Amino acid sequence: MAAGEVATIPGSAVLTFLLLAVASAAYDGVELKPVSRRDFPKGFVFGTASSSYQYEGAATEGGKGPSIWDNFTHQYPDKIVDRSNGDVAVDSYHLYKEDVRLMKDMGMDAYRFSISWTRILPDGTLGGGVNKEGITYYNNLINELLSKGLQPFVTLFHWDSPQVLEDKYRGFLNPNIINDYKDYAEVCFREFGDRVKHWITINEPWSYCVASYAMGVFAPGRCSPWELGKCSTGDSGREPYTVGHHQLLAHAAAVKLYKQKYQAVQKGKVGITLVSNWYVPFSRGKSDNAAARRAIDFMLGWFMDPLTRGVYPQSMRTLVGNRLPQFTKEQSKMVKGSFDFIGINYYTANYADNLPPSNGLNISYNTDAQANLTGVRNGIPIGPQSAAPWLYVYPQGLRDLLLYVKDNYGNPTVYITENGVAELNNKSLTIQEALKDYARIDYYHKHLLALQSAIRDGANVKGYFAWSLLDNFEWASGYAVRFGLHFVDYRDGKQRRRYPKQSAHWFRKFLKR
Ligand SMILES: N=C(Cc1ccccc1)N[C@@H]1O[C@H](CO[C@@H]2OC[C@@H](O)[C@H](O)[C@H]2O)[C@@H](O)[C@H](O)[C@H]1O
Repeated sequence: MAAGEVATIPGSAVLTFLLLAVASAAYDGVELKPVSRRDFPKGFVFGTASSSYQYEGAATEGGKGPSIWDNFTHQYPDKIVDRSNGDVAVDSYHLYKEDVRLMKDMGMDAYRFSISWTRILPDGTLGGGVNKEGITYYNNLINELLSKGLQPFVTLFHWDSPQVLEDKYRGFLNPNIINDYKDYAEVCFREFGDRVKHWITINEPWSYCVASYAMGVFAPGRCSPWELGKCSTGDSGREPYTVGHHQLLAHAAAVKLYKQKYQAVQKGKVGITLVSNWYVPFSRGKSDNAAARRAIDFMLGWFMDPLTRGVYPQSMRTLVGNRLPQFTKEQSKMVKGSFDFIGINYYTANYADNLPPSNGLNISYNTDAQANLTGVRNGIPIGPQSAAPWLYVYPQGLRDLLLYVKDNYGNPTVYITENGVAELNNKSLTIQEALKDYARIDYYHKHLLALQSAIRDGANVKGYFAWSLLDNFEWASGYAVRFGLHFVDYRDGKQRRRYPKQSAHWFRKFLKR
């Protein structure tokens, strides 16, 4: 079998069908209502999602410049649980045609991937020159997708900021990034916009602000000294809000440019992807209900309120005070309504209970909401805990979150741009054993039923993307957790060979027209 060729599971389709039928129904003994693509509206888009730093590899190939994740993983290897990095990742820079074949084999309609800013502009700025090899790579990927009947959904920024801009002016901490990001977005609109009809400006500003500037566990790894990341520099009480403000302004500048200069001709749509947990009050008490509301304000409302009302949530303005930047009238107008759709990434839910105001000493985003967030109540988890310790399986939270968005934000067009669950990278398993990911089948079956229920109750959802097509580089977790519908063999000499897990076969059945 040639390197990179996909190994298929021997045995008859009937056997596979029977295995899946038994597996999905019997996983936790709960008989699930069958579900398939036919239970969703006509034209509903199903896809898988990925990102440049987590998939491409070729970190110093093809003219690419260094991103803050290239720098972070090499400068602080101890911040990655297995001291790994994305130098090779799952080598999609070379194996993208295999990847497209895998999506096609499942019957997917679309593929969400991100463009590496520094593969297009190696030093982050237009003045530094456009990298033709980067343009060529993404043209090849887009053309391969279209030739196989798959729609490209393209994320412009999935956390891999240019290291040169970090060194020059501290990246998203500086308003200079707004113009540089707009210039980068324009190169992408111009070069790819004739074929790309769904643009996502930024992936999860919440994660970038909180994991990178409040907890300091993601690149560039800034935080107050007492925070998880034990950072040498940063301010967890101010920098997350400054970065979030600049991300909203950069997003709005790119949307304004697209709508003014490209949308009429290219006829595409532009949006942003936000991540949010669902929050269940710890008790029925009024204070815990309020805590749950504050928790969703500080995760989803932080960005959804400016995007729909032009102002930050009242709870944030009250509790963060002058540490929260303010929009000028002009900026507020530019941000409000700056989207054709909203991407929602949903993974899990937490309980929220009220906390008294903090001691006023260690000021941090992490305590500003005065809400204690936990996956366990009186020793009972909100749902089964996955290999990713923060991820408890709570499918109802997807329905509740979508109806919350519908009722509180004017029922915008939504795509679920990520949803998925991890298992540990257990090296003692054979590959055949590692492919039996029945917990993932159960997760997807239950979340798709929850999604169907929310749509039936009026949520305006147009598509759904599973995280992720392949096992990949999972940021601070490195390769220690696996989210893929396909297993990737990371062992030396195995050339990142892909193998469909049982969940890939389940999706093939689910997607049959
Ligand atoms: N990872 C998040 C949100 C998040 C941020 C900080 C801490 C926990 C969770 N969002 C999406 O989840 C996906 C799964 O997240 C992983 O979950 C397990 C963590 O240990 C790991 O670090 C994270 O990448 C990422 O691969 C996507 O790139 C990202 O868009």
